[in-house]
Amino acid sequence: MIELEHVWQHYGVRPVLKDVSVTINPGELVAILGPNGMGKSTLMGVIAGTISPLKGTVRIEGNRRRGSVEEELEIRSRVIYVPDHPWLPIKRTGREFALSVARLYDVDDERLMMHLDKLLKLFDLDEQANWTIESYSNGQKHKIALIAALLSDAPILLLDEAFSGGLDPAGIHTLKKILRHRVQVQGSTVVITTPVAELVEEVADRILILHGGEVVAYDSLVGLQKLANCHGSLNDVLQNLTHPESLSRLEDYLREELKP
Ligand SMILES: Nc1ncnc2c1ncn2[C@@H]1O[C@H](COP(=O)(O)OP(=O)(O)OP(=O)(O)O)[C@@H](O)[C@H]1O
Repeated sequence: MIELEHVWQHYGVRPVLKDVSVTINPGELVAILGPNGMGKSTLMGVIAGTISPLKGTVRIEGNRRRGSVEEELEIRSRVIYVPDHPWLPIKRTGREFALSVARLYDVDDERLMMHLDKLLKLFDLDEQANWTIESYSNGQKHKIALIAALLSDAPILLLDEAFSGGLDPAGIHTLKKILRHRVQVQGSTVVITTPVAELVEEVADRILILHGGEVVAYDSLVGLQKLANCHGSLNDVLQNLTHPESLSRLEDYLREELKP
């Protein structure tokens, strides 16, 4: 279980997270959704321990994030985090990088080799696996970071902008399927962020809508539809909850500014 209690974060004097308290259950896929600049990556960084919140606490499986050395080590053995722009060792090959990450998680070598080859094929990166990462495209870099995370077998995955970074539709489809399977069959806990509702509508158990650094809503799609009194797509629900005025503003603009 991931528990955040009264988390505040400021950049300078500007509050970016305001009193965020949420619980993410084991075996749940939670999507943090919200428009650009609303604090999604900051919230993920706080959960991942790369950002120390100004106030409040984060606990993962009972251990306090950035608490004692023992607690932090315990958390790190169970959690893997892929930031939106992960650092990659560009002079190493994709295969070397993925293996070195997964070895930190004590995965058996035999399983590692077999699993890596399968993941490389699934993400259509088998041909490039032995090339240095500097020769990869943006999407291929994103793929190798995801492959390393999946290879670790860590039971808690934190994936910032999981479906962005140039990931192609086949890669998005593969990742969605693998994440759902990890949650449903293996009981993994997955937290992803995205500003694009369509990308998480069908995979998330619960969606946390962040706006202006505050949790506007946190529920299943059905629960959010009830809350927003809107039975459309998750994107419609998101618009209703965060920018109810934006649709009429767009209509006005099209009518007034783009006349035939
Ligand atoms: N290091 C920083 N210093 C100052 N301000 C920052 C810093 N990082 C983020 N911010 C600001 O904090 C706010 C939240 O940023 P964050 O990256 O968490 O948003 P986000 O919801 O992930 O956005 P996006 O969807 O565009 O990735 C933004 O207004 C951003 O300008």
